[in-house]
Amino acid sequence: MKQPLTIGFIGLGLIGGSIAKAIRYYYPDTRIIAHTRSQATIDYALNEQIIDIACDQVDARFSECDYIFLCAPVEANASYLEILKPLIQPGCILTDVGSTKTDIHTHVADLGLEGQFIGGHPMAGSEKTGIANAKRHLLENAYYIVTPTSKVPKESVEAYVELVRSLKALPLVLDYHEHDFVTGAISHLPHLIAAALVNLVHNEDTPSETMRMVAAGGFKDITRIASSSPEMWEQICMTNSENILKVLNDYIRNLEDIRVALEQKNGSAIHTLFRESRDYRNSFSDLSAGPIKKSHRLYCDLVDEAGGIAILSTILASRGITIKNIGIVHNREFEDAVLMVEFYDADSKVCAVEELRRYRYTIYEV
Ligand SMILES: NC(=O)c1ccc[n+]([C@@H]2O[C@H](COP(=O)([O-])OP(=O)(O)OC[C@H]3O[C@@H](n4cnc5c(N)ncnc54)[C@H](O)[C@@H]3O)[C@@H](O)[C@H]2O)c1
Ligand SMILES: O=C(O)C(=O)C[C@]1(C(=O)O)C=C[C@@H](O)C=C1
Repeated sequence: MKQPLTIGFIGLGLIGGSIAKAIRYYYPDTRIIAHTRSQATIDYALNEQIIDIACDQVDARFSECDYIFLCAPVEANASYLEILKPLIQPGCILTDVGSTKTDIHTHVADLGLEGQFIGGHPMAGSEKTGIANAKRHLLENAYYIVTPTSKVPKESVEAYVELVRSLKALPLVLDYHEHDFVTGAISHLPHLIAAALVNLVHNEDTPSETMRMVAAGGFKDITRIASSSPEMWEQICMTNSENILKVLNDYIRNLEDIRVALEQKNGSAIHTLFRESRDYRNSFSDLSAGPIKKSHRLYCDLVDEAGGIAILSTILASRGITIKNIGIVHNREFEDAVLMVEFYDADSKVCAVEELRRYRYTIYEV
């Protein structure tokens, strides 16, 4: 890969910010330029040295880019293609991170930009928005769907896939129509269902709001994504409505079957529903950061329970290692209580093990 690269960002929130942070970490010499809607984002990105150049508009400075990442909501991303067309050089690759792909591929074809466009979609994220929530680890171990046009050179696709892989994501090349059907089922419909369920409970709640008060793990697990950005999700739903409608109709039919089973007190149908869903859900891999995050944990002996956590965290902090989670574990796997320490990535865990062994800690399950 040519080094150092110049990379442009339009939109620099949760996803753009996470990619920029990862690029800054793995390719410190990269020149990163960015345009975004909010001045606060630009100030943060400059202060944290995530970007080198802030652009108040998309202008000739983007001509120097080897890659331009469109990281705004999907309809906003498409609106920048026309502005970028006269600016970009022949070798520049335009890419996006949008959750829908057919819409942007259509705009790309209409503008004759197919030779320079590779769609992208990291299958990682959260209900939070903004660069302050962006993490360089976000892409780690997550599938990153890549949708090249048929006209973009093979070598450009290979270089892009390599870039994605070097940021520790798992590239997966897909046709963009297939992408939109798949994400309609595993991402877009679930977001609509979560939002509808939360609104249902809001409307059904008692005058003293007992539902809101007692809502526990089950409700919170299935509705976390109902806190996502309305602006982003409106644009996703408006650019993939056909696929969403197809799976939504199938889903409504499934709910109607459930209604009949309940009306007829058909316990065996309900049992089958839960058995089949459990078996399929349990077959999901935890390799990708998608449904279940891969964790980077170590377990070690508790030297002195009172001050043990403070001492260990000071040792790790002195090496610049950030702890994601820490806690005392009492379970049958270990004879005595041990300390569980979780890190954001594999590299941090390796450094931590090395450092703690230097201080004569006994480490388990590394
Ligand atoms: N949030 C997720 O879980 C997730 C996951 C994968 C992909 N995506 C996709 O990533 C993209 C960005 O989502 P996000 O989660 O980072 O959202 P975000 O709200 O955190 O960030 C959006 C960024 O775009 C900027 N922006 C908005 N409109 C703009 C405009 N017209 N011009 C310039 N900048 C503009 C905002 O200022 C912000 O910097 C979306 O296309 C979304 O579909 C999101
Ligand atoms: O984890 C979340 O909160 C997400 O919603 C992430 C999620 C999803 O899994 O649906 C959201 C949108 C994307 O385009 C990709 C990932």
